[in-house]
Amino acid sequence: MAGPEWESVEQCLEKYLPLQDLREVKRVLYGKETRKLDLPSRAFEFAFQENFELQGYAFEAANEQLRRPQIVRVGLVQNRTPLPADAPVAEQVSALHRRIEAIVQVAAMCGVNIICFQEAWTMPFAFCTREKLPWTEFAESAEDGPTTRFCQKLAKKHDMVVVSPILERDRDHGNVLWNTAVVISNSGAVMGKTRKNHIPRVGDFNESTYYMEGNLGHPVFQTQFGRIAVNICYGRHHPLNWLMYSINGAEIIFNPSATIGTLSESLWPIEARNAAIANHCFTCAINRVGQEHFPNEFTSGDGKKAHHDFGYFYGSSYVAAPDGSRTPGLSRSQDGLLVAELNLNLCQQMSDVWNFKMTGRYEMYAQELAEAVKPNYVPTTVKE
Ligand SMILES: NC(=O)NCCC(=O)O
Repeated sequence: MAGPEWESVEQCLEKYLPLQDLREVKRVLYGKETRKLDLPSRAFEFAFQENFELQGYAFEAANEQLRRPQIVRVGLVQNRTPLPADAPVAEQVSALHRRIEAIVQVAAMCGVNIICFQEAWTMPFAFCTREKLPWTEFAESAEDGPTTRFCQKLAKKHDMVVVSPILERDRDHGNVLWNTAVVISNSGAVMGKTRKNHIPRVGDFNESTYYMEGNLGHPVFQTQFGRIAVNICYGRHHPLNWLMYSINGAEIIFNPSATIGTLSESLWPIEARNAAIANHCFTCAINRVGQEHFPNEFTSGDGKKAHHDFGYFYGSSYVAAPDGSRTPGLSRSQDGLLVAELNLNLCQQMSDVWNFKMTGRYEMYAQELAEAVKPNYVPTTVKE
C-alpha cells in the first residue's frame, strides 16, 4: 500500500489524463464541478510558512425567489501529531494546541464559520496498543477541560463554531471515558457534546478497551450558521447513524475520523458522499494523516509479528454535497485545511428533486426492525 510518496488520486489524474478525458472523468467521479474559492493570498502565505496545505472550493445552489442563499464556510483540519508518542503527555497536548491555533488562524483569514478537527485530535491514536497509561491521561472533561477552554478562546476570538473531538473523561459518571465531540458556539459557550455511537472491532482499532458506545443519541446543534451534527469515524459505516442525524434536522454532518489505508481507503470516497446524497445534507469527512509509532510493540492478533506502528493514516479529507458532488481531497501526506463554501439551500432543493424523506418507508422499517431485534425473531425468508 502506498505511503506518503503517493500524493492523491486527484494529482495522479491531473498528471496522466489529457484535458478532455480529465473533464469527463471528473464529471463521473466527482459530480458537478466545485468552483475554486478565491482565498486571500496572505492565508496561502501563512499556510506555506506553517507547512500545511490550504484548498478552498464552493458548492453552488439554484437561486430561489423566497429564500436568500444560506452561505456558510466550513473548515476541515487534518494533521499529524507534531511530537513523538513517547514525549510527555502535557507537551504533546500543548504542541497540538499550538499547531491547531495556527491552522485556525488561517481558517479565520478564509472566513470559516464552522471548523472541525480530526477524531481524538489532542493525542496519538494509541488505542491500538491496549495499554492504559499514559494514553488515558489524554482524557479531559468535555465541559471545562483544558482543550475545551482552549477551543472556547479560539471560537470567541474568531467568531467561529468549533467542533472538538476529544477523549472525554466524564467526572459526573464515575470518571468513565468516552469518544466525544464538543460543540462550541461562536460566542465561546459550550453548546453541548455528542458521543461516538459505534465502536470499531476491526484490525488494531481496539477502542472497546477504552470506552463504550455513546449514550447521547443523535443530537443536532442549531448554530448561528446552520444545523450541524457529528458522526464520529466508524459511525460512517452505518447508514442508519447518518439517517438519524438527518431526521433530527442536520444540514451538515461532520465525520472526524482516524483510519488507515490498508483497511478503508477504498471505502473512504464512497461512504460520506453516499450519506450526503441519501440524506439531502452536506457531509465533511476528515481523516488524520501520517504514521504514528508507539514505544511498546503490540500484536494485531493475525499471527504476524508484533510491531510499533498503527499503519498509514491517509488524510484525503473532503466535503460532499446533497447533489452528490464533492470537493477534491486534501493530500494523503500533509497537514491541511480544506475550506468549503456551502449554500445550505441545496439541501431542500435536492430533497425536492429526489424526495428520499418522502419516499423512505420509515414506518415500515420501524415496525420490521422492532420485530427483527426480538430474540425469538424468525427472518421472513421464502423457501421453495
Ligand atoms: N477510529 C475509528 O473508528 N476507526 C475505525 C476504522 C474505520 O472506520 O475505518
